[in-house]
Amino acid sequence: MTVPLQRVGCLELILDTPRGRGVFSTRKIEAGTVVDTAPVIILNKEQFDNYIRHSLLQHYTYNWPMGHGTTRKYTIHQAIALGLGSMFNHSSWRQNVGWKRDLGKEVIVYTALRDIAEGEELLISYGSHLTFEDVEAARLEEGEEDVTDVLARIDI
Ligand SMILES: C[S@@+](CC[C@H](N)C(=O)[O-])C[C@H]1O[C@@H](n2cnc3c(N)ncnc32)[C@H](O)[C@@H]1O
Repeated sequence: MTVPLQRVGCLELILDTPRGRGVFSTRKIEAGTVVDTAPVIILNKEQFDNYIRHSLLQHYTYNWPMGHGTTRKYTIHQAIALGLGSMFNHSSWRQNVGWKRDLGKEVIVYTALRDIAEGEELLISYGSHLTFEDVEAARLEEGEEDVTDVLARIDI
């Protein structure tokens, strides 16, 4: 099996952002563009529970469902995304990149959810169970407008 490694050539890593290192674009990326394809290392439960969860690497794991033969049952394992897959930061409200697991090919494919401007950070959603203090939450406390509030007002 061959796995095409689609990615754009206009990404750079900035080291000193409020979220730590982050991935930024040096030019406009159109909505729907595959920005990166990251191979993963799938960990078994023993490896994760005994080693990885006690290390820095626990902050770099994705849930990875593993099927049981031909049944519809599966167990959630953890997987580490290689390359840029481990460098995308989280945003609860401003994510501009979606990600999808390809379980058969053991890769995660990252796609622009909307047009991304030159100089903009590429942000994904980690979901709602964060293991760190979200910089966006801190900014909201400082009075920045919550865009979910704006959306609620528009609905009314
Ligand atoms: C998968 S890594 C992303 C790359 C990371 N910034 C780095 O320098 O290695 C996840 C870590 O990035 C940081 N991070 C990502 N999104 C963040 C956010 N919205 N607010 C604060 N820290 C964030 C947290 O330290 C988190 O554990």
